[in-house]
Amino acid sequence: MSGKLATEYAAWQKLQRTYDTENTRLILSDLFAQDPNRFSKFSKEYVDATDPATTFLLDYSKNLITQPILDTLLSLAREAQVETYRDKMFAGEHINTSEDRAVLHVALRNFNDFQIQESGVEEVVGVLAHIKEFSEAVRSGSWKGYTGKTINTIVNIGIGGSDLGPVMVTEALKPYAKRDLTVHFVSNIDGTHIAETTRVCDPERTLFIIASKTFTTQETITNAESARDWFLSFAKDKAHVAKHFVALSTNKNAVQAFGIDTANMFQFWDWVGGRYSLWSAIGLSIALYIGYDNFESLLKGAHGMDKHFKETPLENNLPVLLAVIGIWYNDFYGAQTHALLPYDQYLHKFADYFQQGDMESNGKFVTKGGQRVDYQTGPIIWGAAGTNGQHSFYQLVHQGTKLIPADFIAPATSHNPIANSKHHRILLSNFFAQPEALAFGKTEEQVRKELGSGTSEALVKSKVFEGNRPSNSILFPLMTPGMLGALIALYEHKIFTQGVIWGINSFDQMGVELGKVLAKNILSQLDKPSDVTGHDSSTTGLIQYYQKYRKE
Ligand SMILES: O=P(O)(O)OC[C@H]1O[C@H](O)[C@H](O)[C@@H](O)[C@@H]1O
Repeated sequence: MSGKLATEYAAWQKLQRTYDTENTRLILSDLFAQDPNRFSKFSKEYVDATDPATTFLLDYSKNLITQPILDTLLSLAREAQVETYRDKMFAGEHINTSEDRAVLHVALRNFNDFQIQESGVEEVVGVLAHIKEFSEAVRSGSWKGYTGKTINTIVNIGIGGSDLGPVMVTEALKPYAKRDLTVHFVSNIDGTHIAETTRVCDPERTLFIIASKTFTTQETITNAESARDWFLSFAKDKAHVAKHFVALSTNKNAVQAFGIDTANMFQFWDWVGGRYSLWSAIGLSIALYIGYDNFESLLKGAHGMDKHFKETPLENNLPVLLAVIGIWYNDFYGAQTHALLPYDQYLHKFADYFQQGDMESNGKFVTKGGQRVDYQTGPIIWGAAGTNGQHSFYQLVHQGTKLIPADFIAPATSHNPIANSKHHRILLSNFFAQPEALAFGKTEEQVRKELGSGTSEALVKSKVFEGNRPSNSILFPLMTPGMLGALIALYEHKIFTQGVIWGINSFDQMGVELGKVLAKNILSQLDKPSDVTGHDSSTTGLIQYYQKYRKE
């Protein structure tokens, strides 16, 4: 990120020439036929240096790359100074320039390893100790509700980064959960969300966690107020709020104003971005659900990946490899999207989580220097857990007109090896088969042979799979807290690397502001038709139609 547009880099221009002259010759079946060692050349095993149980295989051989293309992609990363910016991030420099902030989620899982200079970093250990103490008190039953009963239900109220991370991780690590504790997540301002949640809660045994970095987010504060009203309709006395409401925030004053005892506030700092905050106090619901030790293992797994990212040369650096391969499709092949396809039911929220992680980070058209980019930046992230996706959108992935690079992710062993692991073997046979089908397809000749003579041409054509559709595969022994930490950090650093190459600020989110401002103005106009002014005819017409039919 040298102040240049990515298209100005020599490596970018070389990649463009390579794409223009070679893309028709980049055929996966040929590339595999030409090189029997392709898999061993283009796959790598990750092993955490301090915990060898955190390990996975990344197979990137089914990509439309050759060694010279990969070398040029890595030259692009070097020319964009990925290593320099990575080191600036780890050193606590204010690389979030528009907000003049450091970007230090790595400091939340550092365990005194890297030396990081930034105010607040020295407080991380104390907050972790607070999380440990509190989560153990709730889990052991020593923390009691206002009638002396133990807590059996946690309701996390938060949105965006104060919701998606805890949701995804508590789902992913369910096998490690205290099963007599139920966790709910309320995010949507739609009253249905909080109403349907409190309906199944016992006020005497429910703990509300109000999770908001700013503590000003309209949805979260409104939901928190309604939760407090619901609670007080049973408990009556405001003094009981202290036993049932805790806050996770950077904003002490607003927490106090809400009426939460600051002794029950878990702090974090402005250098923790919302979408990178599950490692901070925002992870309290995770610690409550899976226990502090498992939460710490999650952090340690991420730290191992941080070390790998910081210390490994780019050609062996897994987040960097994923990043540059992604750029090859996004910027040269014109791929609009990237699919995350975990073959693990526990990871069913993984794509949702990285929708925010990636799209809020890299969905930007202006560089850090204020120039309009003349290339594509962040892809649309989407996906679903296998094999469900196969029965819905895979048709388009296999035979549609769009190129959809995808990451397939799976554990070798299931936490639920029911029917002698029959389910898991079937699941994994699909995990292996889909990338194979995407890459190698089925030729017209094969179809013809199968169907025999006399088959209509149209039917033959409809059964052809062109193949040559790229994917990565990530396979690991078992989903553990450490493994999940490493996997999330792998994608975080991929996003970072791409952002540096595109020259954008991956750590602000100005694009969410305009809608908020307009909604605030519209909210003040909703009561009376005569108040509806200053809009285009479409918006005015929609508001007036609402006013005709609304019922209070
Ligand atoms: O944690 P909060 O301050 O309530 O913010 C919640 C969310 O708000 C906005 O939508 C931001 O774009 C997100 O990045 C953030 O995670």
